[in-house]
This record gives sequence, C-alpha cells and structure tokens, in this order.
Amino acid sequence: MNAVARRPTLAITTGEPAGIGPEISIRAAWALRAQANCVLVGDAAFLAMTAGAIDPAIRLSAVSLQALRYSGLPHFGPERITVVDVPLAEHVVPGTLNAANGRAVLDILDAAIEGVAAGWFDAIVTAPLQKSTINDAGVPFSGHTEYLAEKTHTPKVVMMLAGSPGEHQPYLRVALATTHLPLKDVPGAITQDTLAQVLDIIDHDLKTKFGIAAPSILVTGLNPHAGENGYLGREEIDVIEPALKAAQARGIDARGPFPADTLFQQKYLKDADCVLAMYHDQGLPVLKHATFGRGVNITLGLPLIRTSVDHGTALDLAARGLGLADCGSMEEAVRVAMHMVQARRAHP
Ligand SMILES: NC(=O)c1ccc[n+]([C@@H]2O[C@H](COP(=O)([O-])OP(=O)(O)OC[C@H]3O[C@@H](n4cnc5c(N)ncnc54)[C@H](O)[C@@H]3O)[C@@H](O)[C@H]2O)c1
Ligand SMILES: N[C@H](C(=O)O)[C@H](O)COP(=O)(O)O
Repeated sequence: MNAVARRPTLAITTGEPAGIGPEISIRAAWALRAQANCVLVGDAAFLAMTAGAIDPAIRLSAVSLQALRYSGLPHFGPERITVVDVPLAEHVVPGTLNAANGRAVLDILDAAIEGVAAGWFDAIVTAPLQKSTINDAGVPFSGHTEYLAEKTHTPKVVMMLAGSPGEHQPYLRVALATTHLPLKDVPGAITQDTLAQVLDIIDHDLKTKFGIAAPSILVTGLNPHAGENGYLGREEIDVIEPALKAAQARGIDARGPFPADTLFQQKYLKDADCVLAMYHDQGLPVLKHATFGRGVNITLGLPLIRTSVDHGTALDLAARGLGLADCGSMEEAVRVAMHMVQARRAHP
C-alpha cells in the first residue's frame, strides 16, 4: 500500500466555534495533509468560510453524517480535506460565546466517537472547547477527558500532558491523579484504590502506546513539602505511600511521594518517564510553563486514541481575527496521534 493510502485518518473535532479551534484545526489539517488524512468535524459552511479567509488554496469537501453512515468515509487524497458536517444552531461571532451552539459542540464529539467505532477514523484529535458554554446549554460537562470516558464506558482514565521543553532537556510527561475537580474535592478523591488504577493505567499505556519498556514514574505528594512527616497533612503517609508500595509489589516503578515544588528539576526528571501529580494545577502549570504551544494532552486508559492541544479557546485572539493563534500544539497533537496509530498498527 502506498504512503498516502497508509496515512492515518484522524477526526479533528473543531471545538468551540467562537474560539481559535476552527482556525487551528484547518491550518493543522492542511499543513500536515501529506502525513495524515485529517477529517474536520464541524459546521461545513462555517469551516469553508474560515478556510477561505485563511488561504483560498485550501480545498475542503463536505460530507453529511448520513452519507457517512450510508457509504463510509470518502477518500479524496491529500489535495483536499474532508469535512463531516455537523451544523451549528446559530451564526458565529468570533470571541463571543453562544450557549445556543453548545449542544452542537457535543454533537461534533459524538460524531467523532461514532466514527472511531464505525472504523472511519483511527483516532480523535480535539480542538479546544469552552466547558462553560456546554454547561450553559444545559448539559453538565467537565471536560473531554471525562466525557470520552463516559461515552466509551471506561470506568477510569488518566489525563496526561506531554511536551518537549527544548533542546538538551528531557521530554516531559505530567499525568494527573485527579482531573477537573474543584480543589476542595481533591483530597477526598485521592484514595489508595484511585492511585492504584491511575498508576496501572500510566504503566500500561506508556508500555503499550509509547513503547517504553519499563516506565519510571515519579509521584508528588499532595501537601506542601509532601506533608512534612505528617505535620502538614497526612495523605502522604495514609494514602500515597501505601499505594506506591502496593504498585511496586505489582512490578511498577513508581517512587515518591516527593515534594511537588522541587521535583521538577533536571536531575530527577532526566531518568523519569512521567511525573504523576495529584491535581490539575499542581502539575499542569509546570508543564505549560516549560512547553506551552508545543504540548499535547493525551487521554490514557481509553479504548481509543485521543490527543488534544495544551491550550484553551483563546477567545481574546479569536475576537481579534485570524492569524494570531499559534498552531504548534495542534500540529503536535496531530503528530502524536499519528505516531500512536502507527504504533498500534505495528503492535495490534
Ligand atoms: N483541550 C481543550 O478543550 C481545552 C484545554 C484548555 C482549556 N480549555 C478551555 O478553554 C477555555 C478558555 O481557557 P483559558 O482562558 O483558561 O485558557 P486559554 O488557553 O484559552 O487562554 C490563556 C491565554 O493563552 C493564550 N493562548 C491560548 N492558546 C493560544 C494559542 N494557540 N496561540 C497563542 N496564544 C494562545 C490566550 O490568548 C490567553 O492569553 C476554558 O473553557 C477552558 O476550560 C479547553
Ligand atoms: N485540563 C486541560 C488543560 O488544562 O489543558 C483542558 O482543560 C482540557 O481538558 P479535556 O481534554 O478534558 O477537555
């Protein structure tokens, strides 16, 4: 089979229409069309208008979901990008959220999930969406990660962001023990059972999806200075240490709990494959500070491949027009998804 036919087919969900998602999705799909068959999922008329404004040379061909269900995904070759049309309810004003379009953002995700199950797509790459707008549309929603877990009936998944901080610095992967939780709910969510599931998923997926034979995982504490021997909190002694001992007994190379504020140093990171942080804003600011614009969000533990960008909808940029958003993270999310598809093809 030739290289074009072997291109992975990736569904790019174009996300919040008033944000930068549609633009970065189109740009990444067009820039990487020789390597990946990126199928845009979103409102075809809006995407065509946006593509025309970005570069009139960009060629899009729309198909309806009904047509896909009837006759499968058409293969156009790298000279044009397929769009699966999921119409929005209302006209888009860039930079201005509109809850009337919130339901369509979920329809876009549902179409991509359906497409993976139907074999149209090898993986899903998600552009950023605005969580609040979906809630404003009346659907409780905390993130793609949780939504994909629910829709694929996966009891536990792990959010991991990864990126290269630059030359001569180790590639950084930061996984989270909890995802989108209010801070007050975090301590209660960190149990020995949860940590066992999270560590098993990280160990398994780093081996099977990233080809790391014996992953080394460094684990942070929850409290300042990892609890200071119990004087600044007992979660390290009561929960994290026993969970680590149990994981080690299962053959997982997980060490800690280390104070989160000093763990992110080269001397510790250089021999590690992943840092497991206890909550969102303990791990992600470090990763984003080091790699913003090149980072990728990967959901571990899912039965499908899903990657995403390391940033949000950037409504401020969308409001000011096209050409301001950095596409680096979106392109990297496409590349990581491609590599994961290729790795799965090599080791089904
Ligand atoms: N994958 C996702 O769907 C995803 C990821 C992160 C945040 N979000 C959501 O996005 C919304 C907005 O979040 P936020 O305001 O905290 O973060 P944001 O990333 O949208 O914006 C933070 C800052 O970074 C800048 N920025 C973001 N992306 C950029 C890019 N590609 N190029 C240049 N500058 C960029 C913005 O202009 C802004 O100054 C929230 O609803 C949040 O939940 C979604
Ligand atoms: N936590 C992610 C980040 O900070 O980049 C972001 O909110 C996206 O999460 P989902 O992939 O679950 O939507």
